[in-house]
Amino acid sequence: MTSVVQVRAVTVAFGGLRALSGIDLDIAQGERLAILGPNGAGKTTLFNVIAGDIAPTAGAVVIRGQDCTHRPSRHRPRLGLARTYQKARAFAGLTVRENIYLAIAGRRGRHRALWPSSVDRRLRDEAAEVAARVWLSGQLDAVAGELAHGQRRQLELAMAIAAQPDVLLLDEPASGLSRGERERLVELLESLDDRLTLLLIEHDMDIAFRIAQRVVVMADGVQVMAGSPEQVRADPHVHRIYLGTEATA
Ligand SMILES: Nc1ncnc2c1ncn2[C@@H]1O[C@H](COP(=O)(O)OP(=O)(O)OP(=O)(O)O)[C@@H](O)[C@H]1O
Repeated sequence: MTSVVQVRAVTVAFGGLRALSGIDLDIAQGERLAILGPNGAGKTTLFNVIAGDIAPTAGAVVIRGQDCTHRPSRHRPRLGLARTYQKARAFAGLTVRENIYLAIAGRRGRHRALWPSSVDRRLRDEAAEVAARVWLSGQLDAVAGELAHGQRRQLELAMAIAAQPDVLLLDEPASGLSRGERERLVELLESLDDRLTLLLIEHDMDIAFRIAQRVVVMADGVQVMAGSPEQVRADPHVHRIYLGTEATA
């Protein structure tokens, strides 16, 4: 098995607080991995370390065989990695179309100039195609800052997809979405290329269990268990620390 992402004994301390303590994780190409855990478990911190948004206090992150532990996030697109954040980060003053253009232009860290002349037919078609995949065809000329919450999350996803990553990290993509939007999100995630490696933090267990092949459960900065969705669903320890009554619902 070739690991696309290797996390080795990663520890992150914020002052006296250990957000992560010696996390090890191997993620295979094309794997769909969900990370579950209660608030404060360290899930986003783990994403931040993998995405280069923070450097770990100890340990290493290797992406496609390259040690990226102390490489900042701007190097990640070159390695084919894209992520979304819990709070959407699209440019509020730009339209949906323009935000998608920027994501396309920044693909693999190659920041092409975005002068009007460079916005050719191909780019326009591609932006429209990406918008259609996240059901934003009707909002291409809407200003991002004026989109409804669910649509802003869809735009965030569109921008990540437009980057054509090999490894995609999604931080709670379903948060704040309506039931219908959640269904569409699952459809979208299921439609992604098999070769894409997907890491998902998700509080909606139904979505996590439907999308993931493997689930890692974290609590207090450590991995509590890992297994198939069925194994995790059936684990009494996981019920106690996280799933609570929801598991039996
Ligand atoms: N920049 C920071 N400075 C100080 N403490 C932080 C920082 N980022 C996270 N923490 C703390 O680290 C711990 C883990 O936080 P993290 O956001 O990774 O958890 P999480 O599992 O993603 O939680 P949630 O589900 O609420 O998003 C928490 O106690 C949090 O308060």
